[in-house]
Parts: sequence; C-alpha cells; structure tokens
Amino acid sequence: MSEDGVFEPTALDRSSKFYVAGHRGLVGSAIWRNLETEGFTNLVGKTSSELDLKDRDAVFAFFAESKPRYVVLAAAKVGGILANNTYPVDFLSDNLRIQVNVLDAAREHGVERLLFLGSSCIYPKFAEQPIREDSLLTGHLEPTNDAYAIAKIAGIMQIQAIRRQYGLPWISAMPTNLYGPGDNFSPTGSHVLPALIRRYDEAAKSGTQVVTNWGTGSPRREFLHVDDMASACLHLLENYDGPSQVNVGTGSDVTIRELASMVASAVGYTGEIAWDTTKPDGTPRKLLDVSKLADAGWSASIGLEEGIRRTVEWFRENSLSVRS
Ligand SMILES: NC(=O)C1=CN([C@@H]2O[C@H](COP(=O)(O)OP(=O)(O)OC[C@H]3O[C@@H](n4cnc5c(N)ncnc54)[C@H](OP(=O)(O)O)[C@@H]3O)[C@@H](O)[C@H]2O)C=CC1
Ligand SMILES: C[C@H]1O[C@H](OP(=O)(O)OP(=O)(O)OC[C@H]2O[C@@H](n3cnc4c(=O)[nH]c(N)nc43)[C@H](O)[C@@H]2O)[C@@H](O)[C@@H](O)C1=O
Repeated sequence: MSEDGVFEPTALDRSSKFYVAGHRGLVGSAIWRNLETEGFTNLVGKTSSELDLKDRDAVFAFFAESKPRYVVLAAAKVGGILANNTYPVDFLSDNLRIQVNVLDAAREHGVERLLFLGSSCIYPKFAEQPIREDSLLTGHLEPTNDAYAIAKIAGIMQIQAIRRQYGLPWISAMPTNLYGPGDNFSPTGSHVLPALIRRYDEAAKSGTQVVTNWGTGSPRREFLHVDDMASACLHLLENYDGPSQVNVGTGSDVTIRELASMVASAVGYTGEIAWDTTKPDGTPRKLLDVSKLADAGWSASIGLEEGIRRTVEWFRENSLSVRS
C-alpha cells in the first residue's frame, strides 16, 4: 500500500475469484464484459433478488461462502437528477447500507483488492473547473443530489479509513456522467443521455414534431462511454494504489443543448426541441480534472459522437428488453 499512489503495476491473477457487485447494471455489465475479454475466468455476480446488499446478514454470509479475492463495488441505487431530487432518503439510505455492508464484509473476509465507485456529484456545486480531487468537501453540494453525494463521500471515507486502520490497498474512483449499452432508459428515472435517445427515437418513429427536454439546456456535462469506464476500472486496480479517489472522465464537456442536437442527429429526429424550465438544471458544470488518471497511464478512447452512435444502435437492437 502506498500513500501517494506510486505503485508497482501488479497484474491481477486472472484465475482468482472476482466479485462484480452490480454486474447487471450499466457499469457492472461493462466491467464484466471487459474482465471476460481480459481473460478473467472466475467471475462472480449476484442479482439484487439473489443477494440484497442492504441485508447485512446475507452479505456477510455471501462473503463467508464466496471469499472473492477482488471486488468492484458497482452496485448502488442510481438515478438521474429528477429521481435524486424526488427520493433523497432512498439514495442516501440504500447506498449507505449497500456500501457499509459490502466494505465491512469484504474486509472481514480478506478481500485483497477492492475498487469503490463514487460519482462526480460528490464535489462542490461551484468547484473550480476542471474539478480536482482535492476540492472534495471544500464547498456546498448541489441540492438535487446532495443526499446521494453524502453517501458516496461516506464510501470514499470508509475506503480511506480501511487503508489507515487495516493497511489494505483498496481504492476509489469517481466517474463522470456515464452512458452506453445496458443503461436505464426510463423517461423519469434515467440520466439525460439515455432519456434523450428514447425520447427522440419515439418521436422520430411517431412523427412527433416537438419534443420537450428538461431545464434550460445551458448546464455543461462530461460524458464517458461505459466501455471506457470499465477499462479504467481494471487499469486502476492494476496501476494505482493511493488514498485519494481518482476522477475518471474524458476531460471535455458539452452543454445539454449541444448534447440534444448530437442525439437528435444520431437518432434522425428533425423536429423542434422545447425546454421545460420547471425541471431542475442541477449543477451548472462538473468537468473533472483527469490528470491523476493520466498520470496513472490511462485516458478515454471513445469519443462522444461515436459513443452516442453505438448507444443508439444498441438501444434499437434491444428496445424490447431495455430498462425503461
Ligand atoms: N450511470 C452514471 O452516469 C454514473 C454511475 N456512477 C456509479 O456507478 C455505479 C454503477 O452505476 P450504474 O451502473 O449506472 O447503475 P445501474 O442502476 O445501471 O446498476 C446498478 C446495479 O446495482 C445493483 N443494485 C442496486 N441495488 C441493489 C441492492 N440492494 N442489492 C444488490 N444489488 C443492487 C443492481 O442490481 P440488479 O440489476 O440485479 O437489480 C444493478 O445491477 C454506481 O455506484 C453509481 O453511483 C457514477 C457516476 C455516473
Ligand atoms: C451522474 C450524475 O447524474 C445526476 O446528475 P446530473 O448530471 O445533473 O443528471 P442528469 O443526467 O439527470 O441531468 C443532466 C442535465 O440534463 C438535463 N436534462 C434535460 N433533459 C433531461 C431528461 O429528459 N432527463 C434527465 N435526466 N435530464 C435531462 C437536466 O435538467 C440536467 O441539467 C446526479 O443526480 C447523480 O446521479 C450523478 O452523479
């Protein structure tokens, strides 16, 4: 374990048991695909109906029986701005319980390497941009997702405390907004990019001439394709060991209006785009400083235009089974 992240790159053993918590989700399924491609042969996943991670006894029983050597915690209660703003208790309580149960049980049962996934919403609403990791806890949070953010900050703190108290080389990553195959496309619970794909696809098919998006369209967001995120997770597990969380992003952002036009052209929607300003904009900008990640030797490779194209294609090929 190191204090400054300088770490002798250490390949993970491809035959050791690797538990991907949340393996069916947007991120977890991408991590699973990537680990399979990278030659991992002993992957373990449990659906939330097989193992509710809010159930502490069930989580400890699972770890006692399964004893994974590696863990990525990609299971969480996740949603877009409206879901977070409407159900703050669920986003706080569910995520605190999932995190505390998994991290406690993993420590108790000797997990060697663990990667915890937080979110870019942990940073202050008006943090200097691009946002460096050391701006954490230097200002007020964005109210639409402050409950979720506090849960994630608690997760970062638990990782840092476990490093200090038990000397375990566990790490945290803070992804920017993610998108791609396996996303949640529900009209109200989803994040913006999948919501626009679904909305425009339905409008293009039905000939609707006006679609309405949320907010003013002026906030800026950074979007990382989830296959890039999965690659970054393995890279960090094999190349980074430090107490600081690591931002994971592309280093560039767009306005929601620009995103709306990119998605409309990828879908082939040519009608009007209106904006419902009764819906929240959220934080004006949250572009991540990704220099720590670059120092660890990784950068994103899937551009937003290409990523949107691939996601529209996936959405159309899987429209009968997508989460919506
Ligand atoms: N999507 C994004 O833009 C971003 C996501 N993140 C983080 O990445 C991680 C994954 O998010 P994402 O993949 O988008 O989320 P999804 O909603 O796509 O997937 C969440 C996963 O968590 C599992 N899960 C939820 N609650 C429980 C529970 N009580 N017990 C067991 N499993 C549970 C679900 O399992 P099942 O399918 O079996 O119900 C699902 O597989 C989260 O930590 C999130 O905070 C961070 C920044 C951005
Ligand atoms: C990853 C991150 O995601 C969440 O933060 P967010 O980035 O604000 O989330 P969002 O993707 O839902 O919105 C981005 C922007 O887009 C606008 N917007 C327009 N039209 C739609 C629309 O139809 N749906 C949604 N969801 N947003 C829309 C919306 O008004 C906002 O200005 C956190 O809660 C938390 O989950 C978190 O950490």
